[in-house]
Amino acid sequence: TDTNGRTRRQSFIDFLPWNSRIGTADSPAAAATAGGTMVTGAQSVAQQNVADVCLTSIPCNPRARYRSFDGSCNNLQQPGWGSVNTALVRLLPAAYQDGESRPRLTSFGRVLPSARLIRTTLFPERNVPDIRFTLAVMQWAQVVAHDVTLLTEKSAPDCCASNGKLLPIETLHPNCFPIPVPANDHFYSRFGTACLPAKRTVSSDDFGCTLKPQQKVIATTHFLDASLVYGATGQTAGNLRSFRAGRMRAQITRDGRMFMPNVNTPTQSCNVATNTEVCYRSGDGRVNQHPDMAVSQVALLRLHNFLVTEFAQLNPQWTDEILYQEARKFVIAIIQHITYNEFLPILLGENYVRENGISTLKQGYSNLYNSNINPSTLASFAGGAFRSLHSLVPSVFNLVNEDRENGGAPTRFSEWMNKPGIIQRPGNYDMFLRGIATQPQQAQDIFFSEEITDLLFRANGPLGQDLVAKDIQRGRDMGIPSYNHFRTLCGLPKATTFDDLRDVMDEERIERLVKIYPTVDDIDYLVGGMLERIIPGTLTTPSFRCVLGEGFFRYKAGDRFFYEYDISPGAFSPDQLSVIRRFSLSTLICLTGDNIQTMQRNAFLQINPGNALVPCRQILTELDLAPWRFQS
Ligand code: HEM
Ligand SMILES: [Ca+2]
Repeated sequence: TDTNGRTRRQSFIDFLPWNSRIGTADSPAAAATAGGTMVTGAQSVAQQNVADVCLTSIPCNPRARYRSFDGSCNNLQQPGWGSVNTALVRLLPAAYQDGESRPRLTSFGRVLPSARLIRTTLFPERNVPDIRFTLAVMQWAQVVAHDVTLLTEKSAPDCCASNGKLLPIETLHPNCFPIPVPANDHFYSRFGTACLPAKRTVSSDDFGCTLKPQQKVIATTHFLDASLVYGATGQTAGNLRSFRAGRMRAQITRDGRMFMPNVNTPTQSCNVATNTEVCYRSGDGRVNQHPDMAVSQVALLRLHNFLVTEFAQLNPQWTDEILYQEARKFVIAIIQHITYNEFLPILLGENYVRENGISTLKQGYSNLYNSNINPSTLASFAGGAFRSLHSLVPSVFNLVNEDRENGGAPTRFSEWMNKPGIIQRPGNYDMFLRGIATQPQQAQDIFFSEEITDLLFRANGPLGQDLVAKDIQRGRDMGIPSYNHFRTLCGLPKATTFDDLRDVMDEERIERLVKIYPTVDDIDYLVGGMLERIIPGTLTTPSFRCVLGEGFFRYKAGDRFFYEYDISPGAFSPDQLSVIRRFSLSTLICLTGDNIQTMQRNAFLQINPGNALVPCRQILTELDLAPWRFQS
């Protein structure tokens, strides 16, 4: 029995009923005011829903200066928390029809409406550029998403019949969870397609845990710790570094530009014809998904290799290992700093991040760390709220030259999925990078690009997948409770009729919901959250913000190595911390461009008189690495 009076189990750390306080909290903001800095007010291990994934006991070295690769031993009391191959945690009880694993049904016990029907009815294709923000917001959000969550689909034979029809339910493999397409679908009907393939995802059962209901297990570290750059296991990390002078392995083009190394068999991992074509290897398999994703990973790789060169000059005595780990620590800090300092105020609102303890400090160390906070990614975050940002995804990526004009034909999204070689063509890396900081992102709204709603991963054919339909289906696969439960969680009154949704939704959207769902209790979380009005000054809605805020609170308060803390043996010195605090996304872009001359100070905001282009030379003078010089 531990100090909290709970009995410790050997095979897994804990499994406790739902946090009753979360279910009854008025609102995260109210809970925060009542309970100090905390978003939900979760105070102790006993109040949290701790995911059981048969965590084995792991020996930890409390004096370790650097994070482990797999996230273990971050929390010294609960060494498995936040580590790779552990489960997401739930804020609310899972919604499975059998209480274990089978996707929920409607209130009348019927199959839920088709995720594709919902997508085409409620979330049409439309091009609405954002008036304030650049594509950098979208792209940074995806970097964060790939750092903190990675579900894996289970293996199964084809989940749709070869003629595009649904397979009879009796013959369907248990790992299949296909999406039915209505006969009058505006796009797929042309191809006679009645079925979109989708599968169930890996869960606690697959790890030999007899946990009911099942929990989804992710294949990366939950922490915001640059796992997408370095990998989430010691083995992956080892394969990605050169073990010389602290450097990450890289390929250098004939004219001296640096990119990630290639995978061994590009034809297997990318949509390319030969194994001599470009297909990158990095800490996260999604690196090749589209050109701007690959560009983002190149930028982080170049930052690492830049740092080790500088550190080696300051400290000639440093070994490969020290150089590598110090650069890695810096890269992680930069990802955390840009996320909490620049990105989250845009996503959640300036006041919200300040009032809920997730804003950054201007000076000094933060004391937010709380070893009772489970840092794990929330199921409703990965399977709901954070996916709402798929609305920001554009149809094309602009190639932008130094004059901020198009320097080539815009690249159409669906033509360049899983084909990253285009970023290595002369001049293109810089033009994609400038494009990220110049091109407007799509507005956060109920509209999506058809490049991802009909054409996703179409490879070379005319027919692709529907990302939004998949997201809705995924929520059901993950046992995410319906929208009404999240209203209560987030401080809105539970809706008893569709009319009760008027507090956060426009009439015309409610009318469409009524046509689709049998009762107000059946609405999927992602769907209801998307249809709510955006909170002014944010990119989100009430039922999403509370989950996003909780998630980002936990990634900070539950991460012993968070860059603003002085509690880990390898904490930054005050001088180092102030260098990191001056680092912005524009610093990253200026530093890692091949030849980018100018950048606006705030790369997330479109260029305008108040956010004008300034010479990169000027931005980079603020990056002074002298505090990394050590006396031996
Ligand atoms: C830029 C184009 C993007 C594409 C093509 C894309 C595509 C995808 C795909 C195919 C999935 C897996 C869906 C499933 O089967 O469950 C996914 C998941 C996800 N996406 Fe995106 N995405 C994009 C951008 C973004 C952005 C900007 C965000 C911002 C937050 C984001 C957040 C997520 C999250 C949180 C997941 C769940 C990941 C997991 O837990 O496995 N994505 N995305
Ligand atoms: Ca991570």
